[in-house]
Amino acid sequence: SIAADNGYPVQQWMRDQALADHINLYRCNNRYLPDYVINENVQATTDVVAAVSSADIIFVAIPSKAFAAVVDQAEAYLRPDQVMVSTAKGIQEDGFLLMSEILRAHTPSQHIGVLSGPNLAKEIAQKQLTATVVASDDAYTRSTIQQVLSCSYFRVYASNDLFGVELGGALKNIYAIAAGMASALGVGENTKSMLITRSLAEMSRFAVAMGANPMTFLGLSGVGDLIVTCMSPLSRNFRVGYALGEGQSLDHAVEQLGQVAEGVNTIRLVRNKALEMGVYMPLACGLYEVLFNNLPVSKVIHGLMTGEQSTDVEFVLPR
Ligand SMILES: NC(=O)C1=CN([C@@H]2O[C@H](COP(=O)(O)OP(=O)(O)OC[C@H]3O[C@@H](n4cnc5c(N)ncnc54)[C@H](OP(=O)(O)O)[C@@H]3O)[C@@H](O)[C@H]2O)C=CC1
Ligand SMILES: O=C(CO)COP(=O)(O)O
Repeated sequence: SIAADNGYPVQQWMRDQALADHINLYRCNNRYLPDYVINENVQATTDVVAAVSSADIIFVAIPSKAFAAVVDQAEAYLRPDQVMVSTAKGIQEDGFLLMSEILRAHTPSQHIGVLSGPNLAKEIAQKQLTATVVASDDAYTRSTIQQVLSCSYFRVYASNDLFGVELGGALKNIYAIAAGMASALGVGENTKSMLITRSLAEMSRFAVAMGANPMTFLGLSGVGDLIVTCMSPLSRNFRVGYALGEGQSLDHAVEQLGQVAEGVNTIRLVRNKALEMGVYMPLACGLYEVLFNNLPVSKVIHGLMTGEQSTDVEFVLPR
């Protein structure tokens, strides 16, 4: 809709013919964002060939679980000169791959990037002032996306650290679940602040172990997205955490949500990777125990608060 508002013709591919018809007829996505008008320049379609073959830019906005399968449907109709940008914030289990790595492996595109930042969909639809990051090692991709998406309410910053930006977007979902849980438990503001800050420390430690640049986490796609997702009930990950904090089971919380909460899968993958690499991640590992092994939250909190004394910023004073 932002590109369409900026005057570009947009094809939006989806698999549901009834929803595509509804969007084209009523200019409204009644399943996901029923209260917002979709620009006339957006044409919904279920025809993947029509959607991608004449496109100059393709945004892939599919949950990470289905990302590769959907990209594979389009692969035969893609060209090397097309810009391909992922907006998904997750990790593929097979190979621990980020979405840009799937785009690199499954498409001929020479212009791959990601779009990530504190970008709650509903607030963007409301045209709340919002900033995002386009990350790519390719200058053409960065400037093209800045030009196509920038407008009076949406500001697009550039980064050449694709890996760091993408990793930040995936990792913060873990901590949003923890923050939702903390909120349901009625914790104080000191506690919320401690949780967000120590989450950033843990994310940065993981990033360093993965060969990413932790400085990128100081930007919108790191601390920016961490803050919004850990503070807002509009975040689906936060909502899953909140439901867990109220005592609901994980299955019930996910079913009730009816949309994707990438963090549930990301916790599992990151916890296993952390164990494999020997990275100290007490929050992610504690949360894993609560979600998948029914460990009481109170036990995890006690362990976190009474564990071995540590340092604040590990880049200043190593652990
Ligand atoms: N929503 C947000 O605020 C933001 C989301 N993101 C990221 O974007 C990604 C997608 O999230 P979001 O759109 O919110 O998720 P939702 O759960 O709201 O919607 C998922 C969309 O993907 C489609 N989809 C799922 N599986 C398939 C499949 N196998 N084939 C075709 N289409 C499929 C769904 O279609 P159908 O209705 O037919 O099932 C639906 O349109 C996630 O990685 C998320 O982290 C990033 C920034 C903000
Ligand atoms: O990534 C998001 C905001 O930047 C959306 O978060 P959720 O997937 O938790 O809704």
